[in-house]
Amino acid sequence: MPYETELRTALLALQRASLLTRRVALTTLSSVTKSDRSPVTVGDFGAQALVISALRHAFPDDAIVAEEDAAALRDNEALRGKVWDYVQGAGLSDEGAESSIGGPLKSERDMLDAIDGGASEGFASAGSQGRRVWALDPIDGTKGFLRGGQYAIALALLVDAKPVLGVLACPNLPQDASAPIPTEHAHEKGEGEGYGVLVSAVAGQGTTVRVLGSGGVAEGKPTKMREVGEAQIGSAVFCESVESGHSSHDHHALITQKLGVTSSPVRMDSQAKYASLAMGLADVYLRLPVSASYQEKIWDHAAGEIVVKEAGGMVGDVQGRPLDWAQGRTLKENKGVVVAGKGVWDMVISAVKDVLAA
Ligand SMILES: Nc1ncnc2c1ncn2[C@@H]1O[C@H](COP(=O)(O)OS(=O)(=O)O)[C@@H](OP(=O)(O)O)[C@H]1O
Ligand SMILES: [Mg+2]
Ligand SMILES: [Mg+2]
Ligand SMILES: [Mg+2]
Repeated sequence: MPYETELRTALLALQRASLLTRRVALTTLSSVTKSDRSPVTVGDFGAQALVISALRHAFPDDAIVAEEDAAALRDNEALRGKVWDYVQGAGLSDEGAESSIGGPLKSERDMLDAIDGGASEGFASAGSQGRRVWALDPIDGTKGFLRGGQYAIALALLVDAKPVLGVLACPNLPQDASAPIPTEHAHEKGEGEGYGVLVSAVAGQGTTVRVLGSGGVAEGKPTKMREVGEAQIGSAVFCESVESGHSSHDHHALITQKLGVTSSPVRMDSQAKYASLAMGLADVYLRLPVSASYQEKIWDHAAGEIVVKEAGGMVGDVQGRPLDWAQGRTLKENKGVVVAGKGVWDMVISAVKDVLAA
């Protein structure tokens, strides 16, 4: 199967990183504020180090683009030591699996180098034939992580500037699709209590859900989005960001009102929203821009896009145009993101356009 080794590596790398984030989530969390005033935690740094070291071990020639860098750790010995403790403590219980992703990191220096391994420049169109770039968000929804809500570790492989493989580790999503989705204080629930999924997709191979465990790759089950037609839009489940600073709740409300949607949207942090759609827990994800200048980051959507598309869904911007992955670290040619099933796509996009035009 195409991308078999890539998929296996990505699943194991994310499973290992989630051991770290789950452990961090059990502590009293604090964060450091970045220059854009957004938070970053020891969980983000540690997860980035673990995933990048696995990717470099398996695919030394691939480029990697990731959200964080190690500058704050190089200047802060206490913070660096804390991250290093967690990184050393995170190893898969299956020895063969652990060694296939390179085994434990050897030193604090290797950890910092791994974190800074996510600084690859973009991968613009010309000459990108066959160019492979991994896009990593070590914790997507850091604000959700801090609140004990949903978060995801998100990893995608882009080839010729198109996502061809994506994995989302969602430690706080229910394994049983009929269980309610916890949106707050979910981290008190751990592995073995029915929470934690790995949702993955490879182009042309569909979307798969696995239990997020601590050893080797678990058996997967295929998953599809729910099929919702225009006549059922009123009962569709919409989801949106928790943070009104990340997407416009006001615009979303006007859109759902226009479509006659009866229930309130589910507010959930991170790409767990894409995973929820792919698992048939929700039907539409709206992310309407709050600011005219914000450019969506590729690591916030690449894994989500392929996971939803392979589950039968559509992903585009507020104009209904496909996301343009050839612009480097951001989606600067697109504004906002809309995700929906094929049966309601045209209807949703037309409502989005009407609301934005008004
Ligand atoms: N202004 C603005 N507009 C849109 N998006 C923004 C904005 N500012 C930040 N971000 C990005 O939002 C990512 C988290 O998105 P979520 O959907 O999880 O939002 S929320 O956590 O529910 O608030 C978040 O990802 P993480 O930093 O990985 O958490 C940011 O990349
Ligand atoms: Mg993110
Ligand atoms: Mg992040
Ligand atoms: Mg962030």
